[in-house]
Amino acid sequence: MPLVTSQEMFKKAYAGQYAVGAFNVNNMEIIQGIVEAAKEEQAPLILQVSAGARKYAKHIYLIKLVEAALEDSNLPICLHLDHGEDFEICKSCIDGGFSSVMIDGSKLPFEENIALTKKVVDYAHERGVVVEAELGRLAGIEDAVNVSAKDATYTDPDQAVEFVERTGVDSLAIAIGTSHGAYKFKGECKLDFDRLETISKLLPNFPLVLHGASTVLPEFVDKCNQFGGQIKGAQGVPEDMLLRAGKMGVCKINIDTDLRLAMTASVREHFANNPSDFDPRQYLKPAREAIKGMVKHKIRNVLNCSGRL
Ligand SMILES: O=C(CO)COP(=O)(O)O
Ligand SMILES: O=C[C@H](O)COP(=O)(O)O
Ligand SMILES: [Zn+2]
Ligand SMILES: [Zn+2]
Repeated sequence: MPLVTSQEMFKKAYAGQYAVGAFNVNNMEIIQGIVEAAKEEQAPLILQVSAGARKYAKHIYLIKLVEAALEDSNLPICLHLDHGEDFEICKSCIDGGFSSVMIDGSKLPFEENIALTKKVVDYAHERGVVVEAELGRLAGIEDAVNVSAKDATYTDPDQAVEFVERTGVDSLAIAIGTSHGAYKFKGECKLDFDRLETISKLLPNFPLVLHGASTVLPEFVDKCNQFGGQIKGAQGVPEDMLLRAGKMGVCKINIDTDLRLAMTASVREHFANNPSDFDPRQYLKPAREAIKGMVKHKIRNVLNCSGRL
């Protein structure tokens, strides 16, 4: 099975009022856990690679691992660059075999974000690759930069329409209150669903993307802390809100933090109970299973995309 773009996935997701999961990958065990879950659930799947992941694992290793996953699973998979910050990294991923890239010009002034996005769209579309862009700015940690809540800005609905028209972008990440990382909210999670509804009405049949959408599942945070971790005050986006977003034009939901927490909770528990183990396979096997179980849960109960291949 060759790589696919997200175009058909989003069309079906939009019509079916569900979302496709975009999971961040950094190594073999993470890829295997996610892909096994999607295979068992017969779910559409986006694997995404950040600049940090490329630096950690190298482009070639990640591409080859995803090629292996395609062959082994026979699933249609979209391989996406997450938060590409300039034209060069997008070009490098387009030339290097990705089927989708994100150009994240959200920190630029509106006109500069449009110009940069348009340049990537022109290059990508000529080569059959799709593009996600971002308008508005999320709070939280992204590429080791911590965007404070006061620097975050919600997406302006009218600007979103102009941005999509002028760039020809295939999907748009919007800011409605979600944030990257494990510490998303001090108090209660509040998302601006009115804003989402307005944007979605102004852009009918257009796929929206939600970043910073991990739930920061308490079972994993508690397990980390029970077995020696110090993850205090972590909080994510409640699952019912994500399900609601999936019915309102959000076709792609990004999940990284929940993968990290599931893996770390499993490894911590393993070492606490098996202090004499030192073979990586002994602790990475249950960690891979933990990722698989968590992704299956997301597919069924949060994304609502089980059986939607
Ligand atoms: O948006 C993300 C990747 O682009 C991940 O968000 P989380 O930190 O909520 O998992
Ligand atoms: O949005 C950010 C993703 O969670 C990727 O994080 P990273 O840059 O640490 O790989
Ligand atoms: Zn961003
Ligand atoms: Zn993101």
